[in-house]
This record gives sequence, structure tokens and C-alpha cells, in this order.
Amino acid sequence: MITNEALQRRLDTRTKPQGSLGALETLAMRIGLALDTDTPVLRAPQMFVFAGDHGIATDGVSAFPQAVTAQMLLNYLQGGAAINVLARQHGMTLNVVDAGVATDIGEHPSLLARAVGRSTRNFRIEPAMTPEQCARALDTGKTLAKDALRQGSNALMFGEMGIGNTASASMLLHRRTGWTLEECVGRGTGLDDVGLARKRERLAAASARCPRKLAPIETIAEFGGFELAMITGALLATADEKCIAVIDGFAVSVSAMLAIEIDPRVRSRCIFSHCSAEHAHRQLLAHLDVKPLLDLGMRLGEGTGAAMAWPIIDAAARLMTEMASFESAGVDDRAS
Ligand SMILES: Cc1cc2ncn([C@H]3O[C@H](COP(=O)(O)O)[C@@H](O)[C@H]3O)c2cc1C
Ligand SMILES: O=C(O)c1cccnc1
Repeated sequence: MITNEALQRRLDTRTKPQGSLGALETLAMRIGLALDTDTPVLRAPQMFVFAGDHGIATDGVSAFPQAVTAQMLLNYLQGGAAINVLARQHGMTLNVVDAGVATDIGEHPSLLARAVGRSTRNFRIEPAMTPEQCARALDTGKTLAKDALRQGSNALMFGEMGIGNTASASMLLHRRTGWTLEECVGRGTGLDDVGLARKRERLAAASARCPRKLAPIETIAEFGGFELAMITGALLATADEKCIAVIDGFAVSVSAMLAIEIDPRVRSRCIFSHCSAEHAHRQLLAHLDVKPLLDLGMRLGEGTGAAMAWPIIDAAARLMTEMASFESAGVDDRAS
């Protein structure tokens, strides 16, 4: 097992003043620990975008209608969404997963059709999913991650698409942390003040429907989404593997929080790419005690923040692995 000391030694013997690569050094150490080597090489980055619909979307908790989820799924398959642009730019494979979109969009050669249901149910009225659906979603995520790793990748990246999923993520956050709905709920796709008040009120009603204390997986079944559950499952699969998992924005961070709660070993695999503009994201990142790499005011999702952080992550690994040492390059390592 590689140690922090060994990684620090490797960095400190490269041809640079100690610590001069700043946060890239901390990042390189984290990658080295996750890959269990002081010469990490990140291979075949895989971006997974999980798409699912939410029954709660019919309650007016998003600025957009539910139909947009399926429309965006088609957009991903046609290559026109923001994440397509960034995946192309950064040479990563884009895996588009139907985790449970409301309408069946039919067969497509590059669609991973893994729907657990056709939208979750409205969790203000009844549980979002059955325990069986929740277990299946977690398992499907695990299998997809394991398959990608078996095929040679060691860098998984996670994004989501699902109208209403910031409402679901906010509920999960509220119920796992005990923070107030004022703290947990934000504007998502761009709700105005009236919409934001409605979203909070609907979520308060949902929480009151099921006041008993829930275990993490029960919370996912009660208030979660198929795409969010699959991300949690995929992250759980990384705990035993030598790989990194790049976390996107608010909803993916909530899925990561749940995965870490279920299996704390997941934490060492996660790299938090950015702080989104969604209201609760900064507080959540602080709660997880992580410093995101980027803070660009993005609030799109789809894995776009993770994709933007990728060149920085890859750079950190390459610097650690490919830089010469003072000794091999014949550079004097003493400061005068
Ligand atoms: C055109 C469009 C593209 C998107 N891509 C990601 N999201 C983002 O917005 C949704 C979450 O916000 P809310 O909870 O307010 O619905 C998710 O689908 C998320 O990925 C999008 C939203 C829209 C409208
Ligand atoms: O933080 C995110 O990823 C986010 C925020 C708002 C809407 N969709 C995604």
C-alpha cells in the first residue's frame, strides 16, 4: 500500500521548489492514494450521464417541464448537449444511461437502456420507488462502474439529467443532515422567488408525509431518483478498486454523500470537481470537508463541471509521474 510519506517524497524530489505546484500537489497525492501508486496514470476516462424522471416534477418544483429529460437524452445521443462538447474536447467516452426516463425513447446504438421504471412516483404523496427498484438501481450503477473498470478505465466521472432532481437531492440532503429546507433547497434550473417558495413548501409536505427516521438506502427509496441511486451504486463499486471517481455538481455530490455514508471507503475515491451555484452545494462540500477544484458559477449538471476539471486532474497525475527528479536531471536541489 502506497503511503502519504512515499507520495510526498516523490513530489518533493521532482525538479521544482517544494510545494510550488500548490493544489496540484494535494490532488496528485489523492490520485496516488486512490490508484495505490506513486506513478499514477489515468486511463480511458469514462463520463457517465444517468438520466431519470421524477414524479415530484409534476408539482411545479422545476422551471422546466418533465418532457425535457427525454428531449435532453435524445440531444446527448445526437451529440448536441454541453456535455457532448466537453467530452469531445477532453477525449473522454460519454456513456448515456436511461436510468428511468418517463417516456421510452426507443433503441439507440449508444444508449445504455437500464430503466428501473418510467419515472419515480411523486414522493410528496408516496415513496418515490419500491425497495426492489432502489436495490436494482444501486446494483445497475455498480455493474456499469465495474464493467468500465474491467474494460481498462481507472477514471470514472459522473453526471445526471432529470427534471426535478434538485428537489429530490435537496430532500435527501435535508433528511440525511437535518439541515432546514431553507438551507437545502435552491433554484435548480432557475426558479423565481414564487417557484422557490413553492418548491420548499412541497418538500416540507413530502417530509411531513414520512417523519420516521430512515436508514440511508431507505431515504433513497423514499425521496430519491433512479439516476441518483445509480450514481450512489456506481460510487459504492469504486471502494474496492484502484480508481478515481470525479463528482460533478449538487445532485451528484448528494449521491456521493450517501455513498460515503453507506461505505466510508468511497471518500478516498472521490474528487469533487466544482462548486456549483446551486444554493446548498457550498455548504454540502464544506460538510464533506472537501475543497472543489473549480468555482465557475456553473449550475448545469450533466457532468459538465467534472468534465471541466478533468484536464487539471490529468495534469496532476502526469506531473507526479512524468517529471524528472533533481537527481536524474542533474539539477541542484539545494536552495541557496
Ligand atoms: C435544457 C436543460 C438541460 C439541462 N441539463 C442539465 N440540466 C439540469 O437541470 C435539472 C435540475 O434542475 P431542476 O431540479 O430545477 O429541474 C437536471 O436535469 C440537471 O441535470 C438541465 C436542465 C435543462 C432545462
Ligand atoms: O449543481 C448542479 O449540478 C446543478 C444545479 C442546478 C441544476 N442542475 C444541476
